[in-house]
Amino acid sequence: MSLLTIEELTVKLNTAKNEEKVLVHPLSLSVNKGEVVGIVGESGSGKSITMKSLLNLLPDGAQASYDTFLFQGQSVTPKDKLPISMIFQDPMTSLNPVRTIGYHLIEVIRRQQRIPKRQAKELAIQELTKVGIPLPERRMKQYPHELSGGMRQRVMIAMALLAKPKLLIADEPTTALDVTIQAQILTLIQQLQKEEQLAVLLVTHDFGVVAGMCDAIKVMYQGQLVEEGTTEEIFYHAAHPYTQQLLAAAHLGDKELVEEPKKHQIQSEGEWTVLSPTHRVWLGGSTHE
Ligand SMILES: Nc1ncnc2c1ncn2[C@@H]1O[C@H](COP(=O)(O)OP(=O)(O)OP(=O)(O)O)[C@@H](O)[C@H]1O
Repeated sequence: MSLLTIEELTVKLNTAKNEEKVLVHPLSLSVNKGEVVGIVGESGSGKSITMKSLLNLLPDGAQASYDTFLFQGQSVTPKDKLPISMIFQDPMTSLNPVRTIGYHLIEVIRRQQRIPKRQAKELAIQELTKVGIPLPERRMKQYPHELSGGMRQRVMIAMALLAKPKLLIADEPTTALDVTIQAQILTLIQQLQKEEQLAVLLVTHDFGVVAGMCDAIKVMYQGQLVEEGTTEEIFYHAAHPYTQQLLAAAHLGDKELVEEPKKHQIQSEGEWTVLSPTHRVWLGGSTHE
């Protein structure tokens, strides 16, 4: 059953010059309970803006509109507080530098449930243990800058889970981390996703990240969803030239050697070509280098 469905989502931005810019062209998105969906595309393709519009977190001047927005079958209004948690590329932007790790965690717990501080502290320590943070009692007293990037991201994951989400949006959760730490964080997200039967929207510019983890993949390019399918369909039968180029780049071990993808001009009006019930590609635009 679909956990979240949004149809014909469009995001527009009113610029300082009072011009209207379309950041996200009409797209539809659906995530099932316990499903992991990868949202892939280069920087600026509209991945984050699409995710933020689900949480009503758009920047000033940007506005989302849609035909249908359902969560667990119920129609969503902009005021609804949905059980969705989001983690970002840089945990420092979400952590208050003058507050301890313990303060952050206890805040989230006490927003969820009215329990004494002492009990909240115990829950926080348990959660830190669950996300693989050693010496959790000590970490509780530390400040964000005293932790490594990987440990800070683990804290963010702990905070996200304490809010008891049904859907976790992970926006480039490993991009700022060293390669070995990246793998550890992805493994942790995967393990927690299985344990909690969480749905996950995993946003990344890197096909390597989604390979082992996602059930389905959606590819975004210049504010449009250009291809979607099961992970197998996208990896073995990518039909859109942009998807093919992203895949080719991901297969090269040395990212320094990867050429800039050739630009494909894509018109905003067009038809989806249906390759299978799950695999759809938009090939309506003319292509040039
Ligand atoms: N705060 C903002 N104000 C104005 N425009 C914005 C803002 N944030 C993003 N945009 C614009 O929206 C478009 C999509 O950006 P978005 O951040 O969603 O891309 P992305 O695919 O997530 O890339 P990245 O991984 O670099 O964030 C871009 O053209 C970007 O310039």
